[in-house]
Amino acid sequence: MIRLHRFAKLHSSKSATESLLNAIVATDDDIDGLITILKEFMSWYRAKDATKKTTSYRWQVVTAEDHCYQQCNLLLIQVTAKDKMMPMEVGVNGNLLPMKIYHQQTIQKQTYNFPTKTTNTILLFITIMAPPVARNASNGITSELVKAKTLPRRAYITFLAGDGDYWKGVVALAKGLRKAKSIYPLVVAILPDVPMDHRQKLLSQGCIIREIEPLHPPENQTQFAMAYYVINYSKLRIWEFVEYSKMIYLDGDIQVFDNIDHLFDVPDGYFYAVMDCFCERNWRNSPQYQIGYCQQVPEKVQWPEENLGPKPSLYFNAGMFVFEPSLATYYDLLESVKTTPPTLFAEQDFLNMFFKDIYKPIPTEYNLILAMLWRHPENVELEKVKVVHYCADGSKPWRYTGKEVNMDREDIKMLVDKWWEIYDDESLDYWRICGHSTAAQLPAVDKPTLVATKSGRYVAAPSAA
Ligand SMILES: O=c1ccn([C@@H]2O[C@H](COP(=O)(O)OP(=O)(O)O[C@H]3O[C@H](CO)[C@H](O)[C@H](O)[C@H]3O)[C@@H](O)[C@H]2O)c(=O)[nH]1
Ligand SMILES: O[C@H]1[C@H](O)[C@@H](O)[C@H](O)[C@@H](O)[C@H]1O
Repeated sequence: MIRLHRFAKLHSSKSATESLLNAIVATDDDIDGLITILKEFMSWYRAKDATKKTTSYRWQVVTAEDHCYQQCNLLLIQVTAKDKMMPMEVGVNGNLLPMKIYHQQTIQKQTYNFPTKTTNTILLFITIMAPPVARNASNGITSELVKAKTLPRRAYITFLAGDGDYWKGVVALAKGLRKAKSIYPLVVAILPDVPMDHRQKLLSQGCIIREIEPLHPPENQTQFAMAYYVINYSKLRIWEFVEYSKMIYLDGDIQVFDNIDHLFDVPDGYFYAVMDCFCERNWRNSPQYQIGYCQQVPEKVQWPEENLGPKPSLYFNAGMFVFEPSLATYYDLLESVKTTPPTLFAEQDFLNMFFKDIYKPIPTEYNLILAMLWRHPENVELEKVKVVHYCADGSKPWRYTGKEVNMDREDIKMLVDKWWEIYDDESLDYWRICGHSTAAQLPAVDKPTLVATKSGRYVAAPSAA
């Protein structure tokens, strides 16, 4: 059983409340150690906080075994005043070294600048240093993970909703990132309706699972079905993942064929994504489609300003983007979405509107929308493509039949085969790579289903036999 280690000592005497925690990790123990520290910390903070009105706090601790977090370098402890509606959690993120090999390591203190809207929220960041034994490890994976720890807090992120088959896309994505030797973890933001066995498949591929609350449409906005709204707009919650400084979002129907870690190095302060194409029939209700205008070839049909007003801003496909989580942006997004009528391309339209002033296009090779292959072949260099988005009708590899329009093309078949090669490649299975301990701790598909108890822990359901 994985256990968090005891935090035996607390030095929380810094004058700035932002400089929060400096603790020593002692030997094997359990989560109670962490709870004690939190309690101590909260009484200290309450004393300091006497001038403010935020006198009552609560916290929730998610243990490593509850979430099957095998490896971590960062604990995020978010403690919030009771009168705030924000969820509180202790999350564990970052793929580093198995927690069980930590002992007597100092915990690094980090600071956090509170956005003005969250003055009642305290974020405690505790980074656990990699132990020397791991630094010397000859195992390639371990050393890559150690390297990751020394880098800024970055992660890929995808989104999963429902009990359908999209989990296959996420499994393939996790394996694709591994094949491309990415050094950053894949976080999966999931809605509560994702079944336990799908979650387990993701965990066994080394994904970090973060459950998010569904985002419901405001009562006066009923143009679109509830499910459509929730599936698309809930994605906005990823801006809340402020324990990461930069993230790359990838839809579950995307595959990464080449390393794109360098995209984390793009300058901060912008929203990076690939420009969309307006030539497919699902754009038929747009003026762009109706006049034959596409930003991929803006010179072909001039935008008629006299009839349609100023040329629209560049429009990106929201299946892949580079962004910086921020609570200030998160609250702005939530406020603004309340008054924005839902549209056909849902959160993609909304994000385009919201980020239009800081949008920076990146090359097509970072998100090849398949329609580009037949609409704008002159803009595609297939051998350079690093990321493929299987978003054309009938192109999801795990449902591919080849019968739909454009799907019997050789280039499409080749890309679908490449996806399957990764999905089927057992050598990329995280639980195999990590050896016995991970495999044993993660329930295999053919093992009894795990049942959540009230305490949030999981026990094996009794077998019917
Ligand atoms: O039942 C579902 C449906 C969707 N998704 C997630 O939502 C993503 C977007 O859905 P689709 O892949 O079905 O949609 P498209 O490929 O058409 O995606 C495009 O259109 C969407 C909205 O229509 C979003 O804007 C998305 O970012 C954009 O790339 C999926 O990849 C997946 O990650 C699920 O988890 N379960
Ligand atoms: O922006 C859209 C949208 O994301 C669609 O779902 C996709 O199929 C289209 O090709 C794309 O242009």
